[in-house]
Amino acid sequence: MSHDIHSEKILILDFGSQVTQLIARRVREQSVYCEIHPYNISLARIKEYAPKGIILSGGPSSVYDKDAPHSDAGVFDLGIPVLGICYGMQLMTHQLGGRVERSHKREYGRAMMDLDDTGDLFSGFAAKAEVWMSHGDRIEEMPKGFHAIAHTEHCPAAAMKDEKRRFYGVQFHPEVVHTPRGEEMLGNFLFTVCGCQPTWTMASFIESAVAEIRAKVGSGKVICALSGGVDSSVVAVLIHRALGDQLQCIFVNNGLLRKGEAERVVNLFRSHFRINLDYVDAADRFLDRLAGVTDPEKKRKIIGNEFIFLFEEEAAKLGAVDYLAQGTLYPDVIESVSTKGPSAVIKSHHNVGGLPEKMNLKLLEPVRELFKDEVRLLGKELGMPDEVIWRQPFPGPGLAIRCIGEVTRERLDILREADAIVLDEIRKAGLYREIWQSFAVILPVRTVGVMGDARTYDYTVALRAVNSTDGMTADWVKLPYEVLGAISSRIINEVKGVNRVVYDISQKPPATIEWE
Ligand SMILES: Nc1ncnc2c1ncn2[C@@H]1O[C@H](COP(=O)(O)OP(=O)(O)OP(=O)(O)O)[C@@H](O)[C@H]1O
Ligand SMILES: O=c1[nH]c(=O)c2[nH+]cn([C@@H]3O[C@H](COP(=O)(O)O)[C@@H](O)[C@H]3O)c2[nH]1
Ligand SMILES: NC(=O)CC[C@H](N)C(=O)O
Ligand SMILES: [Mg+2]
Repeated sequence: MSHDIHSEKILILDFGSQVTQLIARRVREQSVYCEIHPYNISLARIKEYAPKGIILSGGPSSVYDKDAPHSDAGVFDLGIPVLGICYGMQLMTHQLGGRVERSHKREYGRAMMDLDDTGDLFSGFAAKAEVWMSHGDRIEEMPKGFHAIAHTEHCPAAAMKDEKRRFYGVQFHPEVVHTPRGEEMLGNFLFTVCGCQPTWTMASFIESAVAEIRAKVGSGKVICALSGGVDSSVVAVLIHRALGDQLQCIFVNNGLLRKGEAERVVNLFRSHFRINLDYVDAADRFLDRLAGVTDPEKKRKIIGNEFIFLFEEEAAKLGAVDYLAQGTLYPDVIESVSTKGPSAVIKSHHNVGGLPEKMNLKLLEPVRELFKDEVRLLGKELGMPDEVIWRQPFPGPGLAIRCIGEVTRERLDILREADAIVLDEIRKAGLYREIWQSFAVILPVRTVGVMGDARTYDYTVALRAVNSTDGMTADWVKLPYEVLGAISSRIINEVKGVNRVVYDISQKPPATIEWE
């Protein structure tokens, strides 16, 4: 999807750096739109994009390696400013006739840099700047037309420029927070060198997205699978703004939702936003099919398939539908340049993304250019309440994968009550937003306890609270003992059927966030 407002954009060519996404973040934070593309994007495509500037990311390779990734050298003939970061700077050097070699003094981490030229890129800077380095190669000879604009003890060309051609290279990483004024440096590149205007805001995004959705859908009908989570909720409200009653949302109660969740979602979308919402109470269907199943993958498959059946049925009832709306985000669509090879299936994540092939619907993905926190900003701009925007992620298979062993109505009820207490206490402690996910898990283990002088033989509940930036890796949260204590005693006292609470202190990897 390309919005008019994106007429001014920066292209980032990715050479496989761990932090390429951060370059995009730092650019967008300054209200300039940018996109990440693989390093081998064709020159023709680049020309179509007509970027105001190009940034070459870092990467793990060395330019002199046999299979080192190279961009089309035509990038340097477009008359467009180029900023090379680390590997990007080395590649620029290599491709423009300079020399890069393995350095005997590698630099990793914090370094003090002396600035030799405080023009353009370093405008507003003093004579020294703290930067973050991560390289083992260095520029031995700059290409013709370049001169060094900064150096460190071990790196004579820590930054260089050819201001005539508007080519810049930095050996350090301005995109990471450990380079304190890195964002300002990137800003100098964007505004002073490339001449960008800071016009890309959420308000402008809404305006152009609405126009585009209208143009695309015309008088057609759109359905949206709504989970009540951040992504699908924001997408629904955005599309509703564009199309009003042409949008039909479908929200499924699969019997695996948290306490009060169904009422909250129905109420918010029907009463508050006045969005057409088809509420499908399919709890019995899901739970009947899950009866007797204990294998995690089987549970996931059953739930995923049931979702697809249901959506097909509901869509058939609605008659002609042209589009299926989805909350696909930018991290899902960035083509990664690393060749990962076939990877092991750890869990089959259920996503209604499996639908379109089966249903023959065109896709409408209006936030596919945004990062999660930008989607939150968008939600705010659309007037959505904080409780939706800041909701912790909740998996599609819901409580089924937190109910270890067989999923029964009785055990789900226990889990729902325990989970509500966890969230309540986490909120009271003011920790809800800063924790990625916090929840309860019910184990198929019963242990002996004593309550009121009588013997109990009840279930164990495990608490899980993790921090993560993308769900790929996670660390357990060092919850204060008082919070853990309050949760534990409330669950044991208030939830019948539980007499023991334990805290999960494992990291991902090797554990995962959910237990199944
Ligand atoms: N109970 C449900 N009813 C209808 N659609 C659902 C339901 N659960 C999940 N979905 C669909 O599956 C998609 C994937 O879920 P996912 O959890 O990844 O995203 P989300 O719920 O929108 O946001 P978040 O990541 O914040 O939970 C949802 O966007 C939604 O379209
Ligand atoms: O939409 C989803 N459908 C799923 O099937 C699913 N399984 C796990 N999750 C969420 O993904 C993140 C990583 O979870 P794991 O470490 O358990 O794999 C965590 O945020 C999990 O909550 C899911 N989300
Ligand atoms: N972070 C990077 O881009 C590293 C580039 C190159 N491999 C070096 O070590 O110098
Ligand atoms: Mg969700």
